[in-house]
Amino acid sequence: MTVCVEGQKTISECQRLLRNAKKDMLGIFGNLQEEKIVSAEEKTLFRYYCEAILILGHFQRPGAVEGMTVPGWLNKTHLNGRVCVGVSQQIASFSLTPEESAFLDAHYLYVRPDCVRENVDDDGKFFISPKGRPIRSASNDLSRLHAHYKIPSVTSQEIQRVVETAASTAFNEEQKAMVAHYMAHSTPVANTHYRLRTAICTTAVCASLAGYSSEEESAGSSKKRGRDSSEEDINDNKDFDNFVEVFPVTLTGQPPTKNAAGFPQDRCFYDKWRAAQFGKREGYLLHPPTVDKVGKMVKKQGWTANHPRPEDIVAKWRPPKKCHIETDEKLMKRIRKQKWSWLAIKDYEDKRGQGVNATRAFVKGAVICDYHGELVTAEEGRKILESSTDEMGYLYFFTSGSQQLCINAQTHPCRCHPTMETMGRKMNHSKNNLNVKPQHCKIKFPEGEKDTLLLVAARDIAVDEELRFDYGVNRKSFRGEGLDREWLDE
Ligand SMILES: C[S@@+](CC[C@H](N)C(=O)[O-])C[C@H]1O[C@@H](n2cnc3c(N)ncnc32)[C@H](O)[C@@H]1O
Repeated sequence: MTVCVEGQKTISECQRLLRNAKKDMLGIFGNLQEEKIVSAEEKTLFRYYCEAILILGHFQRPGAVEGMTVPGWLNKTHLNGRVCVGVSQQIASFSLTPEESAFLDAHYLYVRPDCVRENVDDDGKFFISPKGRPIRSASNDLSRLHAHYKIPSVTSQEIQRVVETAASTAFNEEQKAMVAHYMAHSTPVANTHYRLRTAICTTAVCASLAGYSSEEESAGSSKKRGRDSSEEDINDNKDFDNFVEVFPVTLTGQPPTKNAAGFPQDRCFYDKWRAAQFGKREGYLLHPPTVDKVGKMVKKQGWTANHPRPEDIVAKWRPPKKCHIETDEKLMKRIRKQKWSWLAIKDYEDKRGQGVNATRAFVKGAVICDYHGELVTAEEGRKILESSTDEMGYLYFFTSGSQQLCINAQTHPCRCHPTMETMGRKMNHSKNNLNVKPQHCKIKFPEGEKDTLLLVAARDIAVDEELRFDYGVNRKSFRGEGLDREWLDE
């Protein structure tokens, strides 16, 4: 069904970007899946495209795109061949086709983890910039993607207006209400919509207005088009930070050309970009200590120019500074705030209930979070256990020197973080398939030393793995009461 109003674009016209970019995006998608090299710029474009799917394909407000979280993504539901995703803070939800869902999943698994930065708070947001911060403006990202494909910009307001017009002309009252729900125009309406998960049938109604999946315009590739005439569109702000957000500096990438970059007046960004890449390459090579090894690394990368000499790398190499966990202020800050933005709670919808997933990769030994709770003696812990009707789930017993201690994470929310869930207590158990292990240490907080139980990676951990550690108990630990807890043997 195509609805035309004179002087106004059709939905299909508004969605031209999705069709035009699709072929390129499928190429990037394939390379991501096969773990081939994908440049940082391609990854950024892929992120823009995922955002565009939501704005142009699902008529979402930019705020809903910016507000989407990793837990929201992990807890998506599958219904009638659709994937339903909620954005609770923005009170929006949308229902994706399997293909759209696969695109967003590729973003989550392969693009987002590269952006996660150790000391930058991403607030658990699904879309983050290469600097690790939540994206600032989905509208700007959309117009950047339009500029990249040399297509006149279409804003979220514009497509929403077009959809409303189309719906008012072609739909009955019930269908119109469904569309209003889908686009979440008012908080109460959106709230009901979110709770009732009506997104699925509404998507079908909206899809009847127009579908961008048609291949008619998707044959064009951006590579041939270049961007010479989009210089003014792409960015007037000659700020190097903005520049590297669009053209992230990578080990393997080529510097953007003056024209392609859309910064026409001088070459200072080009020079800065090359200097930043040189620094990155230097950092990459600084690990190994022999000229021979460095030479081989350079060769393996295929670098023929703009790389440091192996001899200089060897001269510069210093052993890495030993990090002392006990005095690590950043770690103390995280423990205090219970801010572990690389973790997300997921509902597995099986006997495990909820658990914790890694939203980025960890190397063996990396600190993942602490097991947060009240520190008590093991004796006190046992009394709490005996008086509790709960399962043993939230008490962890350990030894510190000659002392038998226990972290009691039974009380939720804890007194010090009354408005949030803490991560350690939500991790599930595994004896045979664990990837996390508890590590006791005494952290030297300014207010005094504190016995702390850190949860560290027991092996290298991949993005989206469920995190599990050995609770250190077995079925006999409960004077026979735990004999039916088969999961303790897993
Ligand atoms: C510390 S809590 C973990 C978080 C819990 N799953 C939740 O939803 O809040 C421990 C409880 O989780 C469940 N659990 C933990 N590991 C499990 C596993 N491997 N299989 C099944 N259930 C598990 C048990 O009910 C246990 O008492």
